Amino acid sequence: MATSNLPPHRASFLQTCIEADALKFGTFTLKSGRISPYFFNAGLFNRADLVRSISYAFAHTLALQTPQVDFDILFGPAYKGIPLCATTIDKLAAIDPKRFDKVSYSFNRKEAKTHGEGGNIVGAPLKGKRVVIIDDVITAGTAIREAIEIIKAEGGELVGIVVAFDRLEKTPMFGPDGQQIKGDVDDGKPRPSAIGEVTKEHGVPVFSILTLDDVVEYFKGTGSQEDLKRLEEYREKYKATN
Ligand SMILES: O=P(O)(O)OC[C@H]1O[C@H](OP(=O)(O)OP(=O)(O)O)[C@H](O)[C@@H]1O
Ligand SMILES: O=C(O)c1cc(=O)[nH]c(=O)[nH]1
Repeated sequence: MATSNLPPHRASFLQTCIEADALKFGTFTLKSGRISPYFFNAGLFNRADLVRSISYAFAHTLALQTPQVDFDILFGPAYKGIPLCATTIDKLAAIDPKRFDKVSYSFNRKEAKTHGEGGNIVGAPLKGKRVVIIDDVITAGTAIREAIEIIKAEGGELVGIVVAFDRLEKTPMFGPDGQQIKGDVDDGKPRPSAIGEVTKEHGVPVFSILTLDDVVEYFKGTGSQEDLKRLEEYREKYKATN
């Protein structure tokens, strides 16, 4: 099986994605408006053993790939980033308590709360803190950009980003008014990847546990040829130049 080419923590995460049925074939409208023949649903990591597996994969990715990045807070954008930040800090502390025991989590509310403590941040205040964003998927990069804006507005310093799944897609098109053009539209012009642009613009490392290429390799051995064909056509349409 094609997971054997991956390092152990990534191979076992891919196995868990299959077991959780988190990778689906069909027809899905994405946040960007792109119509995709597949979907990664991190909401299905909802059982104790599956939570353990995804948080372990994140923690390993962070602990192994960011020895040079020190951070105070894992920020998980609502909604799917919320359980990810809360569960991953616990796994990080188990891997290296000296380095990670005092790491906090924080996430945003999609709608600001006007009673009680109020505001739209839950968890550790971001002001003056070094922050890593943790999210499930990056497609066109909109969610990550929104998270970066929140962190900046709260006075935090972005030092890194980690996602479970990089769809390896190009950035969206923008109209003359500077607004993102949403929908299943593309001018066919080459554009860089969402991850590449964020790295370049913000000068921070972006890590992913799995990419679309890993999944294609896996499904080449096991999936339906029709699903694979649609997936490869979509990959060709939205693939990034880097
Ligand atoms: O790179 P992008 O084009 O922004 O797409 C990826 C984002 O889209 C989804 O968030 P969404 O806000 O749709 O959903 P959620 O509330 O389920 O987290 C997903 O969880 C990613 O955060
Ligand atoms: O782009 C998205 O909206 C998106 C893609 C995907 O595979 N999974 C997800 O939760 N959102």
